Amino acid sequence: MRPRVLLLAGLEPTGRAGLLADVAAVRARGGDAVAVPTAQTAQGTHTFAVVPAAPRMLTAQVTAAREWGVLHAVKWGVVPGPSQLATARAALKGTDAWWVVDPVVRSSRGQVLSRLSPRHYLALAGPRVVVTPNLDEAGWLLGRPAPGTVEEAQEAAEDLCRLGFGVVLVKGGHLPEGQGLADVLAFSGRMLVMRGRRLKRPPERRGTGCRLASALAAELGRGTGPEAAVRAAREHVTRYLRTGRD
Ligand SMILES: Cc1ncc(COP(=O)(O)O)c(N)n1
Repeated sequence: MRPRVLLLAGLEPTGRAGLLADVAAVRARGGDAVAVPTAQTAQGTHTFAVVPAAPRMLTAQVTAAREWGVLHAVKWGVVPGPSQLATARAALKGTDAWWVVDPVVRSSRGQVLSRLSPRHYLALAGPRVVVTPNLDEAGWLLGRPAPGTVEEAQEAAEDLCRLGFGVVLVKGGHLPEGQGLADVLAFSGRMLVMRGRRLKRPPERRGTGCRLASALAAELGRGTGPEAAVRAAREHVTRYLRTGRD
């Protein structure tokens, strides 16, 4: 079965991150991608700009996507502001697709991509909603300092489940040296620590969070359970970091 995945994300023209990276990951996982830009961005070495999508166009594109067939999963990447969030959400009313929410508000270089606040993300929580924060984002969502240990990452994952997310993946790629690298997955009362090795990467290999969430959406959309879906998505990102290809 080919999962049909709606990608709501910012367009970054090189495809290193954002919507084009999402499309590449979904296709590589054997899914059909429907790409709806929530914003246009420019992210050069000296140039940075974000222009939010017109809500009217967002509604039309999501509605048109639904007219062509069932959506099995929706991946939320950069959402520049509350009006894009509310519009996309309204246009998705009545779907029972998995949602994978990557609460990305800044680029890895620190540039601001979104004006959403934690409460906007917490309002998206639901039993078929996965949230995939990195450590900083997990702290930000919960209004406390970023977890600095695997135990704190587990506490954060538990707290995000308590706030209503069906599946929580706290990405520990930035745990301090000595803590090793570990992602924490919590769902249905279970807690898994998935360890890994830190990989050196060339600076242009960005968009790992985008790819992880999109590959995860494709797997969940296909009907894979959360644990196997997360493992497949992590393998996808590892391969991308090693080879630069999806
Ligand atoms: C449109 C868009 N979406 C996501 C990211 C995050 O990716 P990264 O963490 O690699 O900067 C980005 N920079 N731009």
